[in-house]
Amino acid sequence: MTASTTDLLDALDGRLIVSCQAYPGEPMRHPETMAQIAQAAVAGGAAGIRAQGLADIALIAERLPGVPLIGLWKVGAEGVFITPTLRHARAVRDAGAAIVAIDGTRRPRPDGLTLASTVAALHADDEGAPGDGTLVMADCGSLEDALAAAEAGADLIGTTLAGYTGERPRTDGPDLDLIARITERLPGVPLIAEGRIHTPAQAAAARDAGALAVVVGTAITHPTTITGWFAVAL
Ligand SMILES: CC(=O)N[C@H](C=O)[C@@H](O)[C@H](O)[C@H](O)COP(=O)(O)O
Repeated sequence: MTASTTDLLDALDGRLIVSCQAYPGEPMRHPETMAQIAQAAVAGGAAGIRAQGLADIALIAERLPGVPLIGLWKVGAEGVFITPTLRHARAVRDAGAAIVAIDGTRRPRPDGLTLASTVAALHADDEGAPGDGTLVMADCGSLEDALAAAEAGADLIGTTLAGYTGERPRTDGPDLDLIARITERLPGVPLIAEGRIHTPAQAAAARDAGALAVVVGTAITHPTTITGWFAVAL
């Protein structure tokens, strides 16, 4: 692990990462809007940002230099849709993401590459290049995914897809059991807890279950969903 990688992981250790995403057709789907939300999140104590789409990633990287940025590129919303190919991953990196989040499941990838060869290609791109190496976050849906992703060379594991691939139940709140199982089996691999973390207490529980850092999206940055929670309560 290089010194810069250690610094980046140290900066995230025990901290909050805020995912700033708006979905196709939504009123807030604009890079300026997402950049403002990211800046507001950092002002509130976020140590890192997760962002979707090349324009959002580029603008957030420019506005928040030095803040660890996890980038992804969603293609559709089913199957392998989070940064599905090596081409998408390289574009996310080139847009300015320090950490590239890619589908980290065991499902076939649309470009026919394995997860291992995708990670290896991204790491090989950095060889001999000046500056920091790209870190790859594997967005996983199960313990089996996480074990395979670590074997494939992923730098970080995320529980992003737990409850969305059919291998785990869609828990009401974070999948704490999965977080605990992954950290028990992969003690040396940084785990990012992500998915359905809706309260500060759930964020703390995810950290206590063994996560290095915790990503919160919807509960902080998706007002349509948050409004719906209140609206249905009345
Ligand atoms: C499954 C999927 O597509 N997850 C996406 C991954 O980037 C996002 O839509 C989520 O908002 C993100 O993972 C954060 O999770 P939550 O919004 O539950 O805090």
